[in-house]
Amino acid sequence: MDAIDSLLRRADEDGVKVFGVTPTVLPGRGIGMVATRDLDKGDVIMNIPVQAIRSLHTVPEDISRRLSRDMSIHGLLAAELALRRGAAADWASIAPQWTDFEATMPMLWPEELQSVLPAEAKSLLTKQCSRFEIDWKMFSDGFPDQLRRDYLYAWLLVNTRTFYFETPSMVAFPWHDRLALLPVADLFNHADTGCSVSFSTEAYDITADRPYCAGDEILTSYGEHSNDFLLAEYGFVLRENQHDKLCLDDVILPRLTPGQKSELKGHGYLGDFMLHAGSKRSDNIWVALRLLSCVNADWQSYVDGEEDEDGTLEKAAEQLPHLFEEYLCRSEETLGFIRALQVGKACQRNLLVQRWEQIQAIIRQWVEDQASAE
Ligand SMILES: C[S@@+](CC[C@H](N)C(=O)[O-])C[C@H]1O[C@@H](n2cnc3c(N)ncnc32)[C@H](O)[C@@H]1O
Repeated sequence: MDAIDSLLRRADEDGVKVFGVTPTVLPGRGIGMVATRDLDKGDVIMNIPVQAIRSLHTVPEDISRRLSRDMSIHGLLAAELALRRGAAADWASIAPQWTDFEATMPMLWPEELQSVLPAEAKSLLTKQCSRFEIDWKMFSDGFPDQLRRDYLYAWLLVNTRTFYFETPSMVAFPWHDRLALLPVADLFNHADTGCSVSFSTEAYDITADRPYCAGDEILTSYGEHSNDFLLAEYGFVLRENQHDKLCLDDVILPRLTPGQKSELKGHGYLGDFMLHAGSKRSDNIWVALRLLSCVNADWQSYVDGEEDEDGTLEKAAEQLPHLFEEYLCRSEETLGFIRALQVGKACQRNLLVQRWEQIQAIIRQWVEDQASAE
């Protein structure tokens, strides 16, 4: 494909080195990186020098000068992309288009579909939308003639394609906003484990995590993300995901009294009631379940994850089967509701159905594991 060839040529001129892999169109996942020869574990497959990275430090002065000093790095990178699409024409021609984002990114779905996202994805979407509105306000103040849709498209490109990057001046930004665009490296798709990505002050290196055969797709890991996170932030879910989690907010929050909610909130434990194989006793979910099942709240022992005299940890665990049962019922109702809906696109509804079916499978697995542990 011409655009890929010229993207690679241009990246090469910027010093990007690619060894034994090449971008390839893959059905259902856009472009991905595929091995062109057998690779050994430890082989460096890509090296991206700092001068090729698009970051806070490379946003042109004539753009940043018209924007608020408080603008996020995400917002600044999106501003450059929106205003300078022509400057990266090869990249723009192979990047996902608006219709791709419409199909996959919940941020662009009809409200009715957004309202039936699982709790974690919904809460991430709310945060994402408010971050976007702040950036859009600053962008439109600086560039009043620009269209919201063009900026949103650029913002979603940044959302789905950036890498964590840190320089001394970027430390002033929240960690989730320390972002940079890495040419060609942004064509790797994600798996729950993948090639390692390391960066130093000079370069990023991507290194094979195991042997690969010519023709294999080479994946990196964007992080230890649940499928709700991947859905909200990247517009897909993995079939197999060792980092997947069950968010029980929908069934725990309604059980809490206003007083218990403010108690939890005051201590930073309200919401994000996540259950997963690595859950710790001091995680929000266990603190909330202990509060629900005990008479006197001894916060420190909860927070430390310790068992107390009343055996509240045990009592807290006894609530799980009821929560699972209720969540299964609710998910069944939600699935029925989504299947009957006519709004939005079939691919959007299918993605929702896929995610809810995964949630049901996780619950059933927990129930099975608990039964076999007894
Ligand atoms: C950094 S880009 C990767 C390159 C992208 N496939 C492309 O065509 O430009 C991230 C996007 O790729 C897609 N993606 C990444 N990993 C995927 C996977 N395992 N399954 C399906 N889509 C994936 C999602 O659309 C995601 O938002």
